[in-house]
Amino acid sequence: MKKLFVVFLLLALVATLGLAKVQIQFWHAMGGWRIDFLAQQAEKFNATHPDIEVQVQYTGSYRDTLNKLIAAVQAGTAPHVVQVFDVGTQIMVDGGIAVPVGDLMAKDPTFDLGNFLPQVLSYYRVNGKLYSMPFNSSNAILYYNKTLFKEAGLDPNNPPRTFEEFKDAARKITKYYQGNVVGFGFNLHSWFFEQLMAAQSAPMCDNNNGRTGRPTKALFNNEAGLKIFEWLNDMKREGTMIETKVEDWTGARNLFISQKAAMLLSSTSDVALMMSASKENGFEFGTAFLPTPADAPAGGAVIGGGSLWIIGGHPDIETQAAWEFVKFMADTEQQIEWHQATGYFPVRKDAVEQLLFSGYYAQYPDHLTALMQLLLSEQNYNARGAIIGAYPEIRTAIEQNLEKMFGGELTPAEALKKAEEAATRAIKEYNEVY
Ligand SMILES: O=P(O)(O)OC[C@H](O)CO
Repeated sequence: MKKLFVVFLLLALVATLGLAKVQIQFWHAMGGWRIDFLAQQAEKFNATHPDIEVQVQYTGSYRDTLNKLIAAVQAGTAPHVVQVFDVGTQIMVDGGIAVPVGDLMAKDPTFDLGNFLPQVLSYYRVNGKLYSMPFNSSNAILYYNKTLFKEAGLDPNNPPRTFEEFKDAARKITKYYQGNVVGFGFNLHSWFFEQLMAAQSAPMCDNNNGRTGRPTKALFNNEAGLKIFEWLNDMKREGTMIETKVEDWTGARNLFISQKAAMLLSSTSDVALMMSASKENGFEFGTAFLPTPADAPAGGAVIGGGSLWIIGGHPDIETQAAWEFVKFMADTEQQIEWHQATGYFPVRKDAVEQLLFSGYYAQYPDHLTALMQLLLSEQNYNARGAIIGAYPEIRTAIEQNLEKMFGGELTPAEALKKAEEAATRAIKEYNEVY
């Protein structure tokens, strides 16, 4: 507390005397038009915090940003705040390079964690500690083209809920448009496999998804995993689905926006973009929860997106300024603006409450889909999501084997088995280091 007071005094002194501002580097992975949006948010922070100057840098994809961070830490040039994706959480904790935000919160009487959504906190808590500030939270939802549905004789207000209904809808669309439009555009990214596993309440690894002990092996070669691989493979073979190249988010969005595919699984963070793109392209779209096999047990939506990490090794005055910045980004006003501009749902209860009572969701119901999917989730380790240090490598293993399955080299059962074996190897290799 005493130390905090001294830092505050120093910040005030710097401001009063007009001394050099405390400069903070913020790295993020939000491409496209979101680069400008985050730059504006930082400007807003700078204007209201005259003693601090946040310098924002877009550092590429989530994977690129994490790799650049690791290189910068090794070179002694690490930024103060960095956005790290969901599955980078354990590696960040193990790397020991961050100042846990839980420690900073404990010293800051102005901060109330009780305002945050418990599901979001639960994802980011590792061994009972909160290491990073929730910021951009998402889950995967179904986007479907209501206009194409209607023309093809499908009910635009009754999107498919099960894998079986989904396959049927994909068939009808593809047939109706004689292949000029396919039913489903699949973004070949492991995240969708992970989300579809949680939706069936199935795990990704042992030790309760790594939540009660460090994982020792992958556990997704099971009935739920096979149903996903078979579902995708069936649509591929029937010609009712086209997939993108690995992790080609833009390509996947474009399949939907250009009306080449009538359905897409994507992040809720695309809702705002889809709203404007559908208008420009003259179609109406809807959103829905992720489909699941008809006989699957009830599951839940895992928190996706990213969070803000404060990197250690900087002078206290800079760490304190970084804390002020991450607090600002997670504050009610910013969270509402961020939600409306993107589709990431707010990480705070008071932001949700304000939006609800202002009538926002009555006007923009697609902004509510992911939030409802989250709030209606089962509360268990599988829905909470796996925490695995080797997650980026596991994603690669899943994506590469899906690719081989689509190419006809492997059956769904073979692809899934190989993916799980590679994932277990990655977990074991990681455990040898940490
Ligand atoms: O596209 P985002 O930001 O919702 O993130 C999706 C995944 O969670 C990335 O790991």
